[in-house]
Amino acid sequence: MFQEFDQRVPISISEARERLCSVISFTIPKERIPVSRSLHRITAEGVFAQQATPSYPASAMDGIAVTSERTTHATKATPLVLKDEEFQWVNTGDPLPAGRDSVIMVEQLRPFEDGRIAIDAPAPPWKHVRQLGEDIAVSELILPSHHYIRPVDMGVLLAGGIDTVSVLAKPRVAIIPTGSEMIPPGVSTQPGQLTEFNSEMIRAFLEEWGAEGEILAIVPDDPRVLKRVIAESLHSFDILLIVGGSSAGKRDYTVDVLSEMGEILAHPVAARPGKPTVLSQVEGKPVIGLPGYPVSACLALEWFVPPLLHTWYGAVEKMRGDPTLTVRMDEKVVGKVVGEDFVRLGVMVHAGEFMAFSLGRGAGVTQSLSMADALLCLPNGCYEVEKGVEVEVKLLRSRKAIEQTIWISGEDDPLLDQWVAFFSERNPGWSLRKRLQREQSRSVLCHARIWRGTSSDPQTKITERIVPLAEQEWGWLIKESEVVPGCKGEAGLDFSKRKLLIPPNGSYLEKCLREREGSIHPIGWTSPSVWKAAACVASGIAHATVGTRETAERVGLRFIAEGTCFIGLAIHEQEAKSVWGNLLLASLHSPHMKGIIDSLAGTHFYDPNEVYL
Ligand SMILES: Nc1nc2c(c(=O)[nH]1)N[C@H]1C(S)=C(S)[C@@H](COP(=O)(O)OP(=O)(O)OC[C@H]3O[C@@H](n4cnc5c(N)ncnc54)[C@H](O)[C@@H]3O)O[C@H]1N2
Ligand code: MOO
Repeated sequence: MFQEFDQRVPISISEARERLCSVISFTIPKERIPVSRSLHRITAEGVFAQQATPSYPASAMDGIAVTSERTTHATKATPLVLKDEEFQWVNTGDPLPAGRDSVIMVEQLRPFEDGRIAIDAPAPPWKHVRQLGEDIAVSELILPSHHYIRPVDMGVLLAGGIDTVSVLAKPRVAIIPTGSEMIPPGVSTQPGQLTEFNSEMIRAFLEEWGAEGEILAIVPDDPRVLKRVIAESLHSFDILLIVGGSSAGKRDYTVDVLSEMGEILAHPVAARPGKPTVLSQVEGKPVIGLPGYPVSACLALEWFVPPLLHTWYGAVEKMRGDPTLTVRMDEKVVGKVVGEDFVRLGVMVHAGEFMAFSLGRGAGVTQSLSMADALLCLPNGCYEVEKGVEVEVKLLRSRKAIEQTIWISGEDDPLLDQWVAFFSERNPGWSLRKRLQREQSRSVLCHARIWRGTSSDPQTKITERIVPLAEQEWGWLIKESEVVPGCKGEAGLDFSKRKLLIPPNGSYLEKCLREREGSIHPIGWTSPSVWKAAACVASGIAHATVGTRETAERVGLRFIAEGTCFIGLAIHEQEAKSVWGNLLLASLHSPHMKGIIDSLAGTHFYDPNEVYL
């Protein structure tokens, strides 16, 4: 046996790893677990919010709630004295009382001794008010598939009304110690006996890496027993680790047993310590023979088990340590507080550079932290960072995860959320994210954008290619109780009295509305997200908005059709050929995506082969 062993040509670690990973393909079960137990697990599917946060318009400051219209004429020279019935005291988080649409901070009030209050500036509509769904709106995607769950993500899940989450099951790993001289820890040793401590060390490594190790009973130096234990373990474990017996001694049986039961992929390995490591597959499952010496066992474990777990979890990157990254700001940010101001940033790779932008500054927006790639600390004072300046930021996601993120801008839509959820399921390790903005004037640096219009008026730049996605019905989203009885279609809406929440400036649907003279009565703020706009209508803050039939159905609103529009993906011709461009287009062209599109109300798949400029 010694002769045979010696004749084998050692295989490099990287080649051995490649051989192992190329023959193994796991079937990964999902399991549903409480969010409270989900730390460091990986989502098995996209998670959609079941409740809004906040679920009512809430005061964002301590002060008084007023009706903005009443305060229009207040100035320093002519302060406005508010009567008792014209305001209510509110604390941060309180629901906004009926009829009020603005909050004035207590620091800005001038109280009289008799209890009356004066103000010397108007209160703009919705100032210091957290809108319904400001953080999370019902039905929006809050975590994509294959997302590594961190503490902030658990907060987002619970805030979105989710208390159980579907995650990828942990791989079950059998740890099989061998050697007749081994005795379990805690039992005193006699001469010739050794404490079996490798297994516990291996189990702890596995736990750190997200796998579940189970230490089996010590197998004596008997090939028949080893064979039986391996055969039994294959039924209930995904990966098998045999500890010891990997080399050429008279009582080392691992290689012989494994070559009888399956296929040896590598043995020995061109490394020291760790040379006698055995890599094999038995019934399609990876079985690794680790050398018995503890240092060799640990090193071999680190070379070969994490790549297997990587395959299992779909290349999801976890963050280790506290690294920093130099990024270039894509927009100006201004410090808002006295003290250090932590700005949550999205980071995008553009022309080989890391470009960063703010993801929202509200302290109540849990999603701004869960979605953040990095944190920029603005030092004490009203310090600002100009657009184009380089800054050092603390990373919250790995550099690789950032490099494998594709950002999409344009018009929000349920279709987009479904696609985002599906994309990371199909391409583990990659993610697709929305960059929607309240103010369209700000630059939107993105890899691609969702484009809406009619199929006959593509208004894109000549270098962009439009990949058709779907044709959709669009129209009014309105509360059932608001429809004028007996009237059908648009006649059912009495525009003269309505406060409308309009979609973002410059959006196609808004353009359609603007063409109807006098139709729009904005309520004072616009929403970057279709979900948040629809949620405001559902709650009665606005009377109507525009959107698609699917949005109306998701949020429980009446839909009054206006016409059809076309939704597609605009991508630069050159970028369509890049690695990420290919992934993006391949996911759109998949039969699964067609199924998703056709399942949405009022939405029809558009033949993606019909590409035009
Ligand atoms: N003639 C040759 N002998 C050896 C070779 C060789 O090429 N030719 N290779 C050496 C190398 S390198 C290593 S590494 C060891 C590994 O051998 P095995 O995997 O067969 O390990 P064992 O012989 O079973 O055990 C070796 C040694 O390790 C300790 N041990 C084993 N299991 C445990 C455990 N579960 N917990 C704690 N400690 C453990 C123990 O001290 C054993 O005596 O082989 C060389 N020999
Ligand atoms: O290669 Mo061994 O594993 O020297 O220690």
